[in-house]
Amino acid sequence: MKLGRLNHVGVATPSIERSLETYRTLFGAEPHGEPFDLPAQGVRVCFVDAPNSQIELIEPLGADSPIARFLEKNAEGGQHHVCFEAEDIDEARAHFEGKGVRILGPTRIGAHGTPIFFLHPKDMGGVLTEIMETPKH
Ligand SMILES: CC[C@@H](C(=O)O)C(=O)SCCNC(=O)CCNC(=O)[C@H](O)C(C)(C)COP(=O)(O)OP(=O)(O)OC[C@H]1O[C@@H](n2cnc3c(N)ncnc32)[C@H](O)[C@@H]1OP(=O)(O)O
Ligand SMILES: [Co+2]
Repeated sequence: MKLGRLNHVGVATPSIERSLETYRTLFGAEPHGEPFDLPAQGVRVCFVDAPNSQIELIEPLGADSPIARFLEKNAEGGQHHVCFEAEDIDEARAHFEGKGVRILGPTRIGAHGTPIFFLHPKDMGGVLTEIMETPKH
């Protein structure tokens, strides 16, 4: 399997509004749509477009959010994950399983409406890595 397009960089933040203000003030960047809740993922999300990718701002939706512990350790927030596209999510999952990489939970629907899964950071040189099926436009 080849490395796919970098779809987004996930940035955990205690406040999407405050992070948007930073991107607005320092880069003149506006959000790509309004922030929205993804209760199934335990996060509130908002995208900021870069010419070749996106920044995915994620804020916890509650104490049991998967990013709650990360924010306990990094109170100001920080770079949380990278996301690469794959043409076929089932094929990609089978590929990583075959390599013995730990996959975190089931394949589920992500913020772009396509299936995603996560690779354990300990098997990816310390980088939490999301694999996302390429959107079919
Ligand atoms: C918006 C929806 C979707 C999309 O469509 O794009 C998303 O991106 S949702 C993003 C949020 N969801 C997830 O992150 C799901 C997958 N994550 C997990 O399963 C867990 O967060 C985790 C990665 C297994 C971490 O578990 P947790 O219980 O939160 O923390 P620990 O403190 O136990 O961490 C264990 C170990 O891993 C290190 N770690 C944790 N987070 C990261 C990280 N983001 N990047 C790199 N390393 C990370 C942590 O430091 C621990 O290491 P040690 O201290 O050495 O044990
Ligand atoms: Co993501």
